[in-house]
Amino acid sequence: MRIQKLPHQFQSAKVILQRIQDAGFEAYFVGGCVRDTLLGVPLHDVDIATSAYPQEVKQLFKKTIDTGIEHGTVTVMDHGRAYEITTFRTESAYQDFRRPDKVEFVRSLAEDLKRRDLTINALAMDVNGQVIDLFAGLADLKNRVIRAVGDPHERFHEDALRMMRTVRFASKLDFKVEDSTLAAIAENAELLQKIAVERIYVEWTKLLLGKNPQRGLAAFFKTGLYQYCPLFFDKGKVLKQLLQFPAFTLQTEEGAWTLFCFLSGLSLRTATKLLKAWKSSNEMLKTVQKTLRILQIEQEKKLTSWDEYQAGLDCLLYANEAATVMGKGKNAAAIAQHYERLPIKTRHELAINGGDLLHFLAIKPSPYIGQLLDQLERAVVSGQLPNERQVLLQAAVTAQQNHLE
Ligand SMILES: Nc1ccn([C@@H]2O[C@H](COP(=O)(O)OP(=O)(O)OP(=O)(O)O)[C@@H](O)[C@H]2O)c(=O)n1
Ligand SMILES: [Mg+2]
Repeated sequence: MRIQKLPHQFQSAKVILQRIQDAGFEAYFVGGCVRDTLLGVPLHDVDIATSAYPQEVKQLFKKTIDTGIEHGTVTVMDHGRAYEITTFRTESAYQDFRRPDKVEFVRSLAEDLKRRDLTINALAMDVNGQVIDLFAGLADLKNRVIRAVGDPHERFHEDALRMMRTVRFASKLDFKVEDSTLAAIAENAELLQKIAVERIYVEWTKLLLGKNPQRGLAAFFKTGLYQYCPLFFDKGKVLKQLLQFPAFTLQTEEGAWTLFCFLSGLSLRTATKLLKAWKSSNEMLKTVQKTLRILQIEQEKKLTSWDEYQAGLDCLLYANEAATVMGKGKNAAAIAQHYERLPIKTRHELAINGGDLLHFLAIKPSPYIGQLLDQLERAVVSGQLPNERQVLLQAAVTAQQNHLE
């Protein structure tokens, strides 16, 4: 099969391929970029594989960077663009089911492709758009099937993360996982424990944000793979619940995590524990805490202006994203409109600050000033007082008098 019209990302890269070929080596586009071109979805990066060894690649171009030279990857800089070029390789020494430290460079494309994870990722394309399909990846793309290349056990032993990648692609593309590939995940699931949490995290979030998360989640659940993710051993019930909802999609990692924590019935404290076990960023952690709090409050009562103010618009929208999956979503524009009506959005917008209070009340700094400011902030947000300097200072005087009595 020949692809007639290549996306623009390939145009400049073709020059690079040609240069390698002119020097007597083979060079192809490989992996995700070929898959995504065939699927007609936007590409993020264009990977090149070659029979030239890293040192040989370096000799062909003026400006190169040794990105991962021990793994065969050299970055070529050309007209301000970066191209990752990786020598054909087989991963000879496997350590502990992780990506091997050592790779063996080979001159044959076939050797390289047969060590790739999935048939849809083992396609190569030459400079003319001709697709090289040694493992029936084209048929699998057409039939919407995720299948390991060759023996799935071998592929998952080479790198156990591939099991997560398999379920992630099922979700991302809305493809079915082929039976023997699925069975091999069930059999090898515990190998996932060998994989760094950070790498699992990437696949897990991509799974949740895919086109049909329930497809990926079903495989993740059925194979028992979930049990080997951090603190997920008891999350089968949550996964089942997610599978019972009508079809859904999620747009943000924040919304996805909050949904998961909420369905798990986690408190802010236990949600924190979970996200920390997953090595989530502090920023993500804080956002999920705020968003989870909103969902919890909404279970009991209508949100007050103060609740909305404390959460901020982003978290309100993340909470709505999670609520939508659970069939309790509202109109996002209406949420934003309601939020816009708040008299102030942050403490900075309050017509007075701590310094004003100290000055006007002629008192020494103390925690009392902070409390007073909190009170005034709350009164303004909830509409009890207008956000006007004179009014707030007067209210501060009255509050201080009451405080002293
Ligand atoms: N554990 C892995 C990771 C990657 N690959 C191979 O390396 C290519 C590039 O990997 P990567 O960029 O991580 O994934 P993509 O398939 O390109 O997917 P994405 O769209 O997420 O980048 C894959 O297509 C696949 O051929 C693999 O065989 N085993
Ligand atoms: Mg990629």
